[in-house]
Amino acid sequence: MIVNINIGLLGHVDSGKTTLARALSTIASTAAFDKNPQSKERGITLDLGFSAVVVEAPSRLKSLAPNLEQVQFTFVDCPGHASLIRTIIGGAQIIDFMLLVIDSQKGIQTQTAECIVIGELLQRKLIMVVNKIDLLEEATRAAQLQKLNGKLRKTLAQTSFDSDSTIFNVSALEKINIEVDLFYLLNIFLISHFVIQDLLDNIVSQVEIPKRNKDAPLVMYTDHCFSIKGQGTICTGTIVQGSVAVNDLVEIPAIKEQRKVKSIQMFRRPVQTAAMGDRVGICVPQFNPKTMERGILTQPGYLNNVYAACIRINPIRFYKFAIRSKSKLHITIGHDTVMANMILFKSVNNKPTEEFNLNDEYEYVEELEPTINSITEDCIFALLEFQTPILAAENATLIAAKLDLDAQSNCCRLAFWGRMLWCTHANNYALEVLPIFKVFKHKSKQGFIQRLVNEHEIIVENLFSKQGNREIYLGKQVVLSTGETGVIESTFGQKSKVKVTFMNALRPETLNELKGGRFGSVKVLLNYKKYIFNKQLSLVQ
Ligand SMILES: Nc1nc2c(ncn2[C@@H]2O[C@H](COP(=O)(O)OP(=O)(O)OP(=O)(O)O)[C@@H](O)[C@H]2O)c(=O)[nH]1
Repeated sequence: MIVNINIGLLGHVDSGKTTLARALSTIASTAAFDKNPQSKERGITLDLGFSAVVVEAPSRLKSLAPNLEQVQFTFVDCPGHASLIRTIIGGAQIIDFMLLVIDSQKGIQTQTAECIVIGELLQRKLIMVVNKIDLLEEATRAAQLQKLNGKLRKTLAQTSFDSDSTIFNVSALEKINIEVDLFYLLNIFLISHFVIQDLLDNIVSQVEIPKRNKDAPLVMYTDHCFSIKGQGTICTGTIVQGSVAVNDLVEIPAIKEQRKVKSIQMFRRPVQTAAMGDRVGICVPQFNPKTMERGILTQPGYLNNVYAACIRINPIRFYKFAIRSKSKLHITIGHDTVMANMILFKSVNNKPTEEFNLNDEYEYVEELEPTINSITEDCIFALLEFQTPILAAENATLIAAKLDLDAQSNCCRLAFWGRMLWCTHANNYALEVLPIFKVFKHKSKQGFIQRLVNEHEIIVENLFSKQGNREIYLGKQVVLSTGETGVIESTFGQKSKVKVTFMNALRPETLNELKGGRFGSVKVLLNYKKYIFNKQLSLVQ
């Protein structure tokens, strides 16, 4: 048996991810090592690159899975350029283990921090790879590396990663950390292979057999799509859930069509079946590949277009800006990114976290202060209304970001993440009847006592404006600044006066003030709920 483990290479632009992937791999896929012509031209990785190496399964893993013979590491080379963060997020969601590549001369850079956040929120294990150590002055190299490693440990300590995570110093191009003699004798390719061999051993010693949910409905994130004359359309990608076999019927939601699987390949080897975690190329009868450069293949009928979703917010502490209700953010699910309008709210009576019920009333939250260096314990939810529907499975993870921030501004653009707790989707067969969803804001109005009628009754003025419907306030509670609670019984007159009655007689001190004509010293407060959101969530925008 062979098990596939996806290793993501993430890091700031030019830190050496592609060089490292090349050095680690013996098998290249159709999309490896910056094959994209634009990539070659610009010298940066524009798309995800896939390559692999197969190693003997370590005894540690064999003891867990006795018929395990080999482990295939599929390296997912993510782009580093800031403008390609969507591709990075999409790529990160298919990885099991993360190599965070850091340029030894530059240390932690903006996209390094963003990649840490992505790895953290997807709860991946990590090795930090300090690359290009050949560029450090030989005389001071050890000291510099010690200093940088110390800094990286400090950064790790502020994250949810294990602060003992391995930090590995390499040069993907030069001999460093390899026996000197070998370097002089062997050519660059062999040397880089040796350098990497150490790192590879290290990866082998740390990986776990990923938990795969092979029985769930198929979801495959496709990253490339092309046609081969006479054969069909090939979709390459990673199965993130379930499994697929030759002759299975799969759906291409982007074109709302179904196709029978003609053949499956894994790194050019034909296979009959593939399952969660595998990187595959699936050949189906012809469709226009341009309609789905990047997308999803699923079990027919499984995924739906989601129009609105509710999540519990997990704020990202590097994000320096306030997160505001009624603002827009970019939401990424899988490889797709759309804009969404957002309303923030929280439970009225501190309910346990993660629990969300459409039938409950929630309190509006205007904004969430930046949580830099502290993780909020509050349970804040967000209702996200997508500007264009997005395909998503139930409880999908989504990432909210402010992608229109200048990529050069050195700010983390990732704002928060969460799992979908609830969503509206257009099911082809039935339309759900949704309850009216209510989010309110506490408001208060202040009025003045105009007259004391008796110890159970007062007349209040200026509580309301002259216009407007006052009837809705009948029966509502008011509180005096002296503490007594009464009820609005009627409203009357040109000046919008109201009669307030008290079940218990007013306190002697209050009566003294009022009888002495000191009306101004007692304030009347009306606390009420204003509904910010009070509607049935529609399926069609
Ligand atoms: N001296 C030295 N140069 C390196 C090393 N690793 C990579 N480079 C060089 O750094 C430059 C960028 O390397 P890439 O591997 O393309 O970097 P990348 O992180 O994949 O780049 P993006 O995907 O565009 O972010 C290239 O010129 C490499 O030859 C190294 O260990 N030592």
